[in-house]
Amino acid sequence: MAEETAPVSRFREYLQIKTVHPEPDYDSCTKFLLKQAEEIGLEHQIHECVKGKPVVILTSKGTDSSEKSVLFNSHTDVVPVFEEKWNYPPFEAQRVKMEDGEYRIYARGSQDMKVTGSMYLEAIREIKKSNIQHKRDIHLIFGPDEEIYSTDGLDVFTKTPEFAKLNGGFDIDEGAPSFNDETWYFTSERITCPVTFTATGKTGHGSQFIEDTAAEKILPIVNELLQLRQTNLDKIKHHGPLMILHQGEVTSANLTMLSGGKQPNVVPATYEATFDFRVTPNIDYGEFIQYLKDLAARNGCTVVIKKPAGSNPVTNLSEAEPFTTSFHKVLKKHNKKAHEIIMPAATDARFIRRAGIPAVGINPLNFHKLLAHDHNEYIVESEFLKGIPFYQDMMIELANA
Ligand code: MET
Ligand SMILES: [Zn+2]
Ligand SMILES: [Zn+2]
Repeated sequence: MAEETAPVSRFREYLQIKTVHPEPDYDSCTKFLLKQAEEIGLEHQIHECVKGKPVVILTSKGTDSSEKSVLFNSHTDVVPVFEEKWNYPPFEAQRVKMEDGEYRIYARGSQDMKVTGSMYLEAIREIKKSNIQHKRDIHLIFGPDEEIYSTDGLDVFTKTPEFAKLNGGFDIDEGAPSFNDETWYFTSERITCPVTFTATGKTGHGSQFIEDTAAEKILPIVNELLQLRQTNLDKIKHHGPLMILHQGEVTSANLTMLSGGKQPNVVPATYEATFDFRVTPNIDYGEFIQYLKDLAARNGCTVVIKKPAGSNPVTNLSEAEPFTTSFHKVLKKHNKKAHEIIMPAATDARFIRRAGIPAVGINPLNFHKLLAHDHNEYIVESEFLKGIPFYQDMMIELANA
């Protein structure tokens, strides 16, 4: 059994903190981060735009703090587990030796996205230990509630004077591990769009042919949107196993909640259908919302767009110099086969882009099955360890750009 190194122990400690919804333990998480800051020699600030929802910022001061800073953003919360489906307890972060000699760390949040926060912390630790100077300030941002729309997290924090004071010029943000030797980076993402349709109709005895029922109004909507889902899926299907890289090019639709009746012999007075849409930046968001409103009206239903988004800015890397050159230099140094694609899910980078700062999502882990939000989420230890010098170079190059 190979010795567990200190970076792995600290990563496991972070994973063992139960920052899991619906009641994430942010207090223990903040304590952990402040302990790291103290050991490493970083300045810290905590901003609670909403009580109990801390945004923790750890800073390595540059030699010229008047220059635009660089941000390394990650979220501290994780999604719930179906514990009985796990082979290893999800919050023990066990280190398991595999047959091929590799070690895996099994835990909720190991991929999404405590591995990234840990690589940031280990990278900056190395930088400080070696006393490497850098020009711009480096801010590590640890935000809450990303998995529940960031309403009390980065959404509100990025609109505060405290965020503006960070004077960010470029942001490195959440990405996804790749399943092969390629590395994906994201300059745009689909916009998350939860929508609830409500149908109201006549109720009565379950034995009767009642007219104008809620079910008859909701079903045409559900059917049309499931057809839209199929149409969009058909557009990218020809990519076969590489389809996952092209998902962001089309809008996805999933019926995630459907509720109605109270008992079998009573015709329901209402039906509610909730869809999780992820609207591609390739179409006009406003037009899509109008389509949904028209669809509801046409079928005599009401519709609520739960998180109206307004805008979905795309980062144009050709306008983000000198950072872009530095970013690509690091990819090259680490022999990354880099591909730019549209992030199919949502990340906190959207709020940073809306604040006018170029943001790129990336994850240097290769050869991983994507297990975010899945059972038995794990990362391969050697890939985590390789990621530390990657971020070390990213921090230094961007901070000296
Ligand atoms: C729905 S807000 C974003 C939460 C998560 N990152 C997702 O894409 O589902
Ligand atoms: Zn995430
Ligand atoms: Zn997630």
